[in-house]
Amino acid sequence: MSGAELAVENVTLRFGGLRALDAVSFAVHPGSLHALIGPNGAGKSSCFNVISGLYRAGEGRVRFGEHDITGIRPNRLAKRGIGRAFQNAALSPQSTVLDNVMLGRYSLTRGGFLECGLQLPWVRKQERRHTERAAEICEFLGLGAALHTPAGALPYGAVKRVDIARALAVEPALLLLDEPAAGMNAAETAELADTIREIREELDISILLVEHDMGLVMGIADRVTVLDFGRVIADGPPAEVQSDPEVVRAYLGTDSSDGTEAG
Ligand SMILES: Nc1ncnc2c1ncn2[C@@H]1O[C@H](COP(=O)(O)OP(=O)(O)OP(=O)(O)O)[C@@H](O)[C@H]1O
Repeated sequence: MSGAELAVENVTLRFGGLRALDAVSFAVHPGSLHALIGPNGAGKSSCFNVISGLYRAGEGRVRFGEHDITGIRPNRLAKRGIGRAFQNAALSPQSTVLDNVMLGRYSLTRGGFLECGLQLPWVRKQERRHTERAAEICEFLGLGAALHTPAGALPYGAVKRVDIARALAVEPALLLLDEPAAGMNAAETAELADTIREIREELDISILLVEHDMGLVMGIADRVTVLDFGRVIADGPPAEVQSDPEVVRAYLGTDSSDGTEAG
């Protein structure tokens, strides 16, 4: 699965008379960290939802490697090698960090109701293997000391990391992150940037980061696509995009005064 390109091709999405996405095209190259940014209401979440199958595009296609994943059922994403973490992490607050991350591994388990109910030896062995791998992923994301802590007792920054750990637990070739820094303070955002950088360096996967914090993105992305009013207004390396007059205008036109952050 590694080495697959994600291609968004001419995607249009309408809500009544509003074009939330207007012929949007861009590609996430294998192994790259690609950011999709834009001011509030630009269409970032709509695009994330089209890619992850929550919204059905009126026109256009989404391709991952050789597979057409347009309108894929969200529960099939893991099977295609795509993991996603949400803007509002939907963790089970009473369950431990490890159990929450284990949820991500169920898509990889074999065995039906009967085999699991009978606790056959191979089922127990498989379960042990998955638990070890889930713990390893938690460790990698700095959650090693919190494995048995209920997710609801964690600080906000750690909750986000559990959600990312759960997305990584499907062993994806592509990780989709929807505004992971939303609601974070500056210290948590800096820590998150380090985490994303480490994922990119240590794991051989592509990352699509949907984000409106331009500061976070510019420091870590290989390539940036900028949306404004549902249209792609720039696409290129961070330094190039940052000084693009249309991008500056789009960001300054919102409530940001220094051009480093919208929203
Ligand atoms: N379910 C919906 N029904 C109707 N309009 C919607 C819906 N979701 C989004 N929109 C509209 O589509 C446009 C794009 O919204 P979207 O949430 O994709 O932008 P965004 O870039 O993610 O914004 P933000 O940074 O504020 O999250 C906006 O005008 C928004 O009001």
